Amino acid sequence: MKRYDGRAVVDGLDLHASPGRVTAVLGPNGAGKTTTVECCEGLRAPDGGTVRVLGLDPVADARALRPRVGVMLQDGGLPTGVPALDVLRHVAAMYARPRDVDALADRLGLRPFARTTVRRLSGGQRQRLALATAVVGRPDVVFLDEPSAGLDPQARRAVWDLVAELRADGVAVLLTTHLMDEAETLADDVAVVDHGRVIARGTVPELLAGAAVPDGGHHPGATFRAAPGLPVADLALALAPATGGAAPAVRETAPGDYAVDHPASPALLAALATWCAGRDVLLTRVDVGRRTLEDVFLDLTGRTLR
Ligand SMILES: Nc1ncnc2c1ncn2[C@@H]1O[C@H](COP(=O)(O)OP(=O)(O)OP(=O)(O)O)[C@@H](O)[C@H]1O
Repeated sequence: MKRYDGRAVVDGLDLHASPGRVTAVLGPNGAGKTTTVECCEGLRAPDGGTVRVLGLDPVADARALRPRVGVMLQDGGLPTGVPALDVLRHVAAMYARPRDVDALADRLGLRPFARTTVRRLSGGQRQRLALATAVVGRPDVVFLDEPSAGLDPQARRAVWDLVAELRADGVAVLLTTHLMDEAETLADDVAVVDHGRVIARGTVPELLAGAAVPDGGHHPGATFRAAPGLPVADLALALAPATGGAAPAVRETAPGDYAVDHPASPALLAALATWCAGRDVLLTRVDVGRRTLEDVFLDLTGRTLR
């Protein structure tokens, strides 16, 4: 439990992150993710409940935890007047067996701005430096608050690779992100937080499989591209045996873009391909309308802005 000005922003939130796994905390703006992570980092003291990191209290045992925990804050939290690489070297020197600073700098592309003071770094450059400082000490637990927010695609991939390596090394990684593809790619365990509590949890496949399509939810029909002007009524009849008898609605949504209002199945795709082959029609794209973590997230937390 954490209150601000008498208002509980985290209340009854139950979360566990395991070694060798990436745990992603997802949630709308203001859901309480950063507050939760900051309680785990010992930066905020909870008003109730229990927080344990490596079996220790993040506030009372801060000194013992410091060498074993890596933290990447949302605002960087770095000294602004110091050149980037000096910051990293300084942080590395505080640990007993730090990573090789030069190798880490190369890996996260810090070289081009090594002599630039933190104040003058771009947002993405600062993010990369903050990540480097979080992992340079070979911590057992790493907290990453929106690690790839504002990063270019190359840097994002470098961050993803590094997180995967941390997991392989047995590190417990807890990250928050608004990027659902990032969570799908990286997370072993996901906790969806809203109004200060966990409203859904599981592995990504569990969340994708367990989420039934609610009323008004996105229907995972199949779409495909082919030559424009196909006889869709004829196609619908040909697909009927593959959908249990009733002909599905088939629409040409734009010239050459088609939608089948029925969940994709192996039989449906085979029937579609056979029908096209019989007319010498080339399918140039098929999308099975798989539900994504973003669909699940929106269904769980609603579509209104916070
Ligand atoms: N220092 C503070 N004083 C008062 N209220 C705060 C403080 N920090 C956060 N809050 C409030 O607590 C709630 C949760 O904020 P928090 O930063 O934990 O959300 P979040 O899930 O991390 O959001 P975001 O996705 O926008 O980063 C919000 O309503 C926020 O306004």
